[in-house]
Order: sequence, then structure tokens, then C-alpha cells
Amino acid sequence: MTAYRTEIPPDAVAPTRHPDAPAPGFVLPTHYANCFGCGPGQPHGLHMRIVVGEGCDLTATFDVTEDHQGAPGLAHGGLLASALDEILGMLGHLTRMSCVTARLETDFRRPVPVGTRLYLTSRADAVAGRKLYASGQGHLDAPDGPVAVRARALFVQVGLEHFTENGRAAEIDAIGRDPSLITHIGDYTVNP
Ligand SMILES: CCCCCCCCCCCCCC(=O)SCCNC(=O)CCNC(=O)[C@H](O)C(C)(C)COP(=O)(O)OP(=O)(O)OC[C@H]1O[C@@H](n2cnc3c(N)ncnc32)[C@H](O)[C@@H]1OP(=O)(O)O
Repeated sequence: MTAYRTEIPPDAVAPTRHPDAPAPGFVLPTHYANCFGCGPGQPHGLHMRIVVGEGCDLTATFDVTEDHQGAPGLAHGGLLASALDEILGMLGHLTRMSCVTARLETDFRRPVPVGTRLYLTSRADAVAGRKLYASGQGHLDAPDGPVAVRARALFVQVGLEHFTENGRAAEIDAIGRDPSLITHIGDYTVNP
């Protein structure tokens, strides 16, 4: 297979699981109720259920339905990339870095038929300053099933102003009126 193009720089260090990171087995709540990847407020969203692993890693399942088609009876590739983006971005819960995707490289290795349950994994590979390098993959129908899709990504840590200054005012104001639209875990608030 061809090597990934998101190379980890020499000054990167191993990621550290934050001491107050959610415990292994914890099901991460949606970070934003209207998120396409994990929000219950999106009728056609992916509704991913993401579970914390033992290290800097996560697992999730995603059921591919007729709503997710590209070719007849097959999942749309961009949508599979979205599923990986979501499980990779949620790694920030473990390192306590609120990040946005800067680069997402995806390899589509096998077609994913409607009706498939995709078993997704992600792990933080390295941190260099504000940059978090991560990788993940999706297996067909079983945690050890054939790899259908895999990705490597670079996330960049941002402050709250990234969201408040760039997001549309209507949605930002809605959070002000109803803070439960975004997640609070323990003593921290997850940026949308
Ligand atoms: C508290 C924890 C909560 C966690 C839970 C949250 C759950 C969320 C789940 C959501 C899941 C879904 C998530 C989503 O879908 S997030 C939505 C999709 N992503 C975006 O909208 C991001 C749009 N981009 C930007 O806003 C800016 O470009 C960012 C913020 C990324 C960087 O602009 P900024 O001005 O701030 O910084 P910089 O430009 O100095 O760059 C900084 C460094 O990064 C390097 N670089 C940048 N881009 C690239 C690139 N493409 N390839 C390689 N390298 C790149 C760059 O060279 C530099 O390196 P160095 O010179 O320092 O060495």
C-alpha cells in the first residue's frame, strides 16, 4: 500500500492522555446537538456512538443505511470520510485539545454496502505544539473485519473564538439561549 502523506514531524511527541479524560468505556456525548456526525438533532446525521478506549483511542459503530448511498446500494465516500473525521476529531476529549480538522487523507480500500455495520477506530499518534496527528480506520461488519476505509489526519488546536467569530450568529445565539446544545463534561466545556 502507498504510504500516508500526513507525515509526523521529528519534533512531535507521543500524545498524553489527560488525567481527567473520560474513563475507558465511557460513551462520549455529542459535542453539539446539531453535529452531522454525532448530534441527535440531525435527522439525516450519522448518529455515531463513540466509546473511550484504554489509551488515546476511541471506537465507534456506524450503520450504513439507504440514506448514505453514493452509487446504488453503496455508501458515499465523502460520508465515510465524515465518519472518520468525527471519530478522529473526538480524540481531543482525551488530550483536552479542542481542535479542527486541517487535513484529512482517506483511503477507500473496499466498497461499503448499505446494511453494513462499520466498526471504526481512531487513535492519537503524536502532538507537536498545537498540532495533533491521528489515524483511524473502518472495518466491515466486525471489529476485526476487512478494512474498508482508513484515514490519517492533522488537527489544529483552536480557541473558543474560532467558533464564536466564524460561526453563523443564529446558531451561536441559540447556544447562548440553550447551553445544553453543547456538551459539558466534568469541569470543562467542549467547543462546538
Ligand atoms: C476540550 C476538548 C474537546 C474535544 C472535542 C471536540 C469534538 C469535535 C469533533 C468534531 C469532528 C469534526 C471536525 C471538523 O470537521 S472541523 C471543520 C473542518 N475544519 C475547518 O473548518 C478548519 C478550517 N481551517 C482553519 O480554520 C485554519 O486553517 C486552522 C485553524 C486549521 C489553522 O489556522 P491557524 O491560523 O490557526 O494556524 P496556521 O495556519 O498557522 O497552522 C498551524 C500549523 O498547522 C499547519 N497546518 C495548517 N493546515 C495544514 C494543512 N492543511 N496541512 C498541513 N499542515 C497544516 C501549519 O503549517 C502550522 O504548522 P507550523 O508552522 O506551526 O509547524
